[in-house]
Amino acid sequence: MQISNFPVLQMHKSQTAMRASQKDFESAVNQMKLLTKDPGNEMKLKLYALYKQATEGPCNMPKPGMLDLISKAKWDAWSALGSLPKETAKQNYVELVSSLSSSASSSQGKPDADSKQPGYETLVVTSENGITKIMLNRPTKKNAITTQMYQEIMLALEAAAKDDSAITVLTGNGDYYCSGNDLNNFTDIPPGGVEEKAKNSAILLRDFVGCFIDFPKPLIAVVNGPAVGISVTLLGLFDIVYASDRATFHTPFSHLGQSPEGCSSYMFPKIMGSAKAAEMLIFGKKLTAREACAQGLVTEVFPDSTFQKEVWTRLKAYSKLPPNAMRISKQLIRNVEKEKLHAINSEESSVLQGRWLSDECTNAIMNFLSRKAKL
Ligand SMILES: CCCCCCCCCCC/C=C/C(=O)SCCNC(=O)CCNC(=O)[C@H](O)C(C)(C)COP(=O)(O)OP(=O)(O)OC[C@H]1O[C@@H](n2cnc3c(N)ncnc32)[C@H](O)[C@@H]1OP(=O)(O)O
Repeated sequence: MQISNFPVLQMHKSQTAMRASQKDFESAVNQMKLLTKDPGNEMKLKLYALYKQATEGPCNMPKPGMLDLISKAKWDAWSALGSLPKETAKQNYVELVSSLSSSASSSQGKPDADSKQPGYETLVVTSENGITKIMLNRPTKKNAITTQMYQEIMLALEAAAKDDSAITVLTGNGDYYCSGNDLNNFTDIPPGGVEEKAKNSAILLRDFVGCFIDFPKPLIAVVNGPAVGISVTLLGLFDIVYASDRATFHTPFSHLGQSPEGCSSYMFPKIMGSAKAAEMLIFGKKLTAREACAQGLVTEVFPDSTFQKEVWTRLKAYSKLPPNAMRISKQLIRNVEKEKLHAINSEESSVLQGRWLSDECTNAIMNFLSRKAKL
């Protein structure tokens, strides 16, 4: 495919995605009214936001005051959808209602049927034995993170922070842990143009990383395979990182005309020293799991053949420790730096906002999407 014939930054996802008809949307709205089981507050907020986005477009309400908690939660959920096109919001709403209805009918008469939490399309979230597991679930795309997935991860973390589990785990389904930001996120350009997209994406990124900075319980990464981009940089905000010996750690930001995020510009030099951090963050050096462990980014490496068994045995034992003690210890370790981390997160997000508008970044994304170049 010719790059000149490939107007990446003008392409609109809703032109290619399967569309939900107005009839599908209306019938999903009616289906919601018939739902007998309360889907929970997180889900209701998500549905509310998608409904408003689908019917009215981007959030147009003035921001409610801090004390108006319910209106503020609704406003936050709607605004987080940024400039998501109405058609995509409609489609997402229809799919979400359909997943709710099917999980309601499949669990009828089986109260303890499944620990899998409903309502996530890009994740599998389970909660059992004191462990909430958030599994990235786009294995055919190497678990690349779409805009929807950023939002679902935030919702899953918010729910995990409040549930009765002792620890929370992030992992990937399939052979990859995660291939980082889904580069197709660059093609979904709203009518307001690429500047508006970059601005909303910087807000999304800041809020997304903010959830990791603020997460109150022990947070563990189970890195089941290669990790790229933001899935690597975030590791500095986890409390434990267990990796399979098949995992690699790659942050090709310069190759992509971009710059580090996830507080890695501060956490990586702190963890591994500035020279080793520079090799990764400026020059895109890919580390093996053992190298990442030697640098302090990974806590422990396990042979791939026994990885899942060894890690989950260990985590089950940790999850039986007194949860309040673990939470308080984590807060003692992390709280001193929280304010600083939020400031670094804001700065990194704002620098990236500028990078996304640069020719260096545009050309790199076009190369990937047109398959003319692979990292
Ligand atoms: C205007 C601005 C809007 C921006 C919005 C951004 C919001 C926040 C951004 C936060 C900043 C984050 C930065 C990063 O994470 S940078 C890192 C980005 N990731 C990459 O550069 C990796 C790209 N992928 C690859 O290099 C290879 O796919 C990989 C080495 C991961 C695997 O190679 P392999 O040959 O084994 O497999 P395939 O390439 O065939 O992959 C299988 C299918 O998966 C698709 N894929 C994989 N990774 C991605 C990805 N990151 N984005 C989109 N798609 C991905 C790949 O295309 C294949 O799909 P098909 O089978 O359909 O061809």
